Amino acid sequence: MKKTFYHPNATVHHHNPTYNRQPPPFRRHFPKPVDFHPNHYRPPGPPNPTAFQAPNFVLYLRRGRRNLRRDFISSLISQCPSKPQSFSIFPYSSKADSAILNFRQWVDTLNAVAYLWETRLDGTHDLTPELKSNVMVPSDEDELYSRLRAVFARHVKGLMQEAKELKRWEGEIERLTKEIARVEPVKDKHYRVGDFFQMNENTKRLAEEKNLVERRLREFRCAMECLLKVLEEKVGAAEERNEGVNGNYDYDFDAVFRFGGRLNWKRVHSIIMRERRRLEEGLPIYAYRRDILHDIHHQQITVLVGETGSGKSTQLVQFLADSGVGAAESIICTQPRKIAARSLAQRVEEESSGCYEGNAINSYLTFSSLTEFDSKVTFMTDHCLLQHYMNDKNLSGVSCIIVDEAHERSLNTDLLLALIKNLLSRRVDMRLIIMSATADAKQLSEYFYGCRIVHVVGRSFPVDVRYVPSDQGS
Ligand SMILES: Nc1ncnc2c1ncn2[C@@H]1O[C@H](COP(=O)(O)OP(=O)(O)OP(=O)(O)O)[C@@H](O)[C@H]1O
Repeated sequence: MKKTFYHPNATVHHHNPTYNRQPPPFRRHFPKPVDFHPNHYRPPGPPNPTAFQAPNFVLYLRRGRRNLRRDFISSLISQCPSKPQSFSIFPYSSKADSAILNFRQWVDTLNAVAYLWETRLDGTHDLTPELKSNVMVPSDEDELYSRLRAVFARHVKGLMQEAKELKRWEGEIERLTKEIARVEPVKDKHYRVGDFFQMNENTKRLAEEKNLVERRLREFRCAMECLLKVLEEKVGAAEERNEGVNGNYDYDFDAVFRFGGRLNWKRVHSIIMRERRRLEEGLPIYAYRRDILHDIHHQQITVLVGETGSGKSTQLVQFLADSGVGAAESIICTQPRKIAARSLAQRVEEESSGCYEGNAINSYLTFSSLTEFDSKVTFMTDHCLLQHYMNDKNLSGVSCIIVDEAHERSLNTDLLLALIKNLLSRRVDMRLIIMSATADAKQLSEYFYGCRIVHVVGRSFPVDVRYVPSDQGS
């Protein structure tokens, strides 16, 4: 039997089929288009203030490490000396932007960028302003560049006077001076031999520690001065090109940073922050940076001796890459073990994040993975470099080789050193640095034509000698 289904609410008229039909679908009625004739002229209406106007300048606030709250970002924008035409905030989105600010006027945009960089530098937030515009002319770019140069120069000058890390270490020097005065043996006073010896030892240790802190502070101030020179455009073009005015080579050996072309503000900021971290952490090698760079610049081979943990493997590659000494092409740092090569590359990349452009730090653990030296710093095993040497006896693309952990005297390291010694007579521009953790570097220096040995004096910690009483009766 045929079944008919009706809507439960529908009134069913079994006998009249026309009543059971569904209502016709709703049809939208569009007004008939007005005939347009090209000769018809319509005067423009009054301006509509609510109509959308495309912004001329869009300022992106790139997210930093912190996730900032919406109210924080909006209060930051409200304190900005020039208000944006409109803005959107995305505090927790997965996008790289935390906010987008739209401006119509160039002056407002300029003030906003300067304000956001100023607040970024003083640590209020960690958003990086990035400007995009289709209407910017070269003179605008120059104006923005010189404005930001002034902002950064002011910040660097402030750091040289009152960076919190600087204050902390100055306090430490004061403490050490007092401590030295306290433990120093007093003249014309009689001491027992053992006590006198102990007091002398303590005084020596404290004096070394004080010297290290003073050197570190000098290094920081020098780095800031070097940045200031660049920011105030006191670094001459001749110096940048390594040419002297009268044909003499006039190279600023104290320049710990070298920048080519226009400054990238994000990079300058990262460099300042890394420098502050270096001062804070106080690795011993930091105190010797300029001495090491000076030596590497003046001689082809250098032996660097520093205690374990003094920062040789992680810092030296960065010093070279920053200063441009021996960094015309790639800097290779060899390690005896794969795991060390990988973890050092990760660590250096982490420390120098944002300080270099492009592919800066890389590691090659096997020869098959090595294609070309396209990064500024490459960590690899000595075995990998040996195999590469077999392929290319000139090691083209490499300007500096650092052989780390030379004191281990592994077969690969020794073989590599012998081959590089041969290569250095052909590649006079190349630099070799041999790093060792033990003081027995004389042998290495003698093998390499009596090259200079640079000693990095490490931190010393007080050592107490305590004797355990022997068991009674034994
Ligand atoms: N992967 C890492 N993670 C965390 N900290 C690290 C890492 N690698 C190095 N460090 C830190 O950096 C400091 C310097 O290490 P670095 O390897 O540069 O010293 P080093 O003088 O080369 O020592 P070694 O002679 O043992 O190689 C260490 O004391 C440690 O605090």
